[in-house]
Amino acid sequence: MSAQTSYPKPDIRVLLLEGVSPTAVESFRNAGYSQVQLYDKSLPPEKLREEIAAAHIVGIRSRTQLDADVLSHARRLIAVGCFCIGTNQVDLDAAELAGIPVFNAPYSNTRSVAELVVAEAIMLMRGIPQKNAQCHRGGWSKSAAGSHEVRGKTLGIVGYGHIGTQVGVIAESLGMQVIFHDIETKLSLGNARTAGGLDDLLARSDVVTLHVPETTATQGMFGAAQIARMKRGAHLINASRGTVVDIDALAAALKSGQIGGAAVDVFPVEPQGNADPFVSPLVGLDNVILTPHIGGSTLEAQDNIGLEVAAKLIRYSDNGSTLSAVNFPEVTLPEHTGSLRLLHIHRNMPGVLSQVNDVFSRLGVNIDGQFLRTHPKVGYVVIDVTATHEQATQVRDELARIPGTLRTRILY
Ligand SMILES: NC(=O)c1ccc[n+]([C@@H]2O[C@H](COP(=O)([O-])OP(=O)(O)OC[C@H]3O[C@@H](n4cnc5c(N)ncnc54)[C@H](O)[C@@H]3O)[C@@H](O)[C@H]2O)c1
Ligand SMILES: O=C(O)[C@H](O)COP(=O)(O)O
Repeated sequence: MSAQTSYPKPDIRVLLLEGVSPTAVESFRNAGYSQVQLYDKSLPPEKLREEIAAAHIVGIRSRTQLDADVLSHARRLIAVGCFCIGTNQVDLDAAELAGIPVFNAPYSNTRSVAELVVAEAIMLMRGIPQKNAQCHRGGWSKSAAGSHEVRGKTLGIVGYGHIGTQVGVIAESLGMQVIFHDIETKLSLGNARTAGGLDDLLARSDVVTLHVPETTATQGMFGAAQIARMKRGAHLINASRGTVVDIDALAAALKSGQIGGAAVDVFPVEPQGNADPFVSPLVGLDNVILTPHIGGSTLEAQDNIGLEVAAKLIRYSDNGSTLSAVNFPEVTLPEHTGSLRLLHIHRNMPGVLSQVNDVFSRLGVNIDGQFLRTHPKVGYVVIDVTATHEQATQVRDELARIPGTLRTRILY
C-alpha cells in the first residue's frame, strides 16, 4: 500500500482522455491510484464539463480544449497533464489562477515529428504524392519531370526549437542546405544558417517547414502574402498547428502551382475522434500528403510521453513538486518522510506569507522546512511540519481562510 495522503489515493479520480498511452495508466496504478478512467477520444463539451467536475487529475492530448469556462467546472482538479508537447489547448493563465499546475512532455515526440518531416520533404521533392495518386487510379507516369533529389536543395525551417533543430540536423545529413528563422536568437547546429528574416527564408527555400507553437502571433502567420513570397513550385510542410496556415490560401496556391506540393498534419478544425469525418479544402488534391495529426504518434513517443507526464503528475500529487510545470511557480521538494506537508497556493499579494506564518505560530505548530516560489500573479508555499493529523487539519483549515488563498492540501 502506498503512502497515505490527506485524500486517500483510491479516492483520487484520474481522468485520461484521447487514448493516452497504457504506460500512463500503469504508472498511476503502480503508484496506488486505482481510479483511472480512460477514454480513447476527446469528450463533447457537456460531457467534458461533467467529467472534469469529478476529476482530481486530468490528462489530455492536443484535441481537448480546457478553456476558462471548462476549468471553472473543475472544482476538485489539482493538476492537468498534456500528454504531448503543445499546451495551447489549455488556458494556462486561468489554470494558474485556479491553483492548477499544468505539465507536458516537451521532448518525447520531437524525433518522431522530425523523421516524418524529413521523409515528407523527400516525397514532395520527388513528386511522389501525385505519382502515388495516379497509380491508385490505374495511371502510369514514368518520368523524371519535376522530380529532384533533396541533396543540395535548401530547407527553410520556421521555428528553430526542439523539433526545428532536429529536422535541420537530419536534413543536413542528407546533404540539404539548412536555413532557419526564429523570433529568438538561436545557436545554429551544424552548418545551418540563420536567414535574414522570414521573407528572405521564403525567397530562398525549396522546402519550407513550420515548427512554431500556436500563439497569438503565429495564428494565421502563414497566409497568401507569405505563400506569394515563396519560390514558384516550392513545397510547404506544416506539422505545427493548423491555425498557423491559412488553409484556403494554401489550397488556392496548390491548385495554381505557386506551391508545388504540401504535407499537412494539422488542421484548423480536426475531428474529435477516429469515427468522425475529416473535412478540409485540401481533400482531393493530388499534390498534398494529408496525415491525421500523427506527427508525434509513434509507439516509442507515446509510451515515453505516458511515462513522463504520469510521473510528473504523480510526483506533484504525492510530493507537491511542480518542477517543469509550464504555468506555475516551480518548486523542487525533498521527500517529507517523518513530516506532514502543507501546500498553500495563493494570489501573489502583499501580506499572504506573513499570515501563513502567523497561523503556525498561533496554533503552536513548529515549521521544519519552508519552500516558496512566486509568479507575478500566484505564489506557492510548501511547509513541512512535525504535527499530528488533527493539528495539520486545523492549520489547513486556517490557511484556507487567508484572503487570496486559491488551494490548500495536506500530504501525509
Ligand atoms: N504534429 C504533431 O504531432 C506535433 C508534435 C509535436 C509538436 N507539435 C507542434 O510543434 C510545435 C513546436 O514544437 P517544439 O518542441 O519544436 O517547440 P519549441 O518551443 O522547442 O520551438 C518553437 C520555436 O518556435 C519559435 N517561435 C515562436 N514564435 C515564433 C514566430 N512567430 N516566428 C518564428 N519562430 C517562432 C520559438 O522561439 C521556438 O524556438 C509545438 O508547439 C506543437 O504545437 C506538433
Ligand atoms: O503537441 C504535440 O505534441 C502534438 O501536436 C501531438 O499531439 P497529440 O498528442 O494530440 O498527437
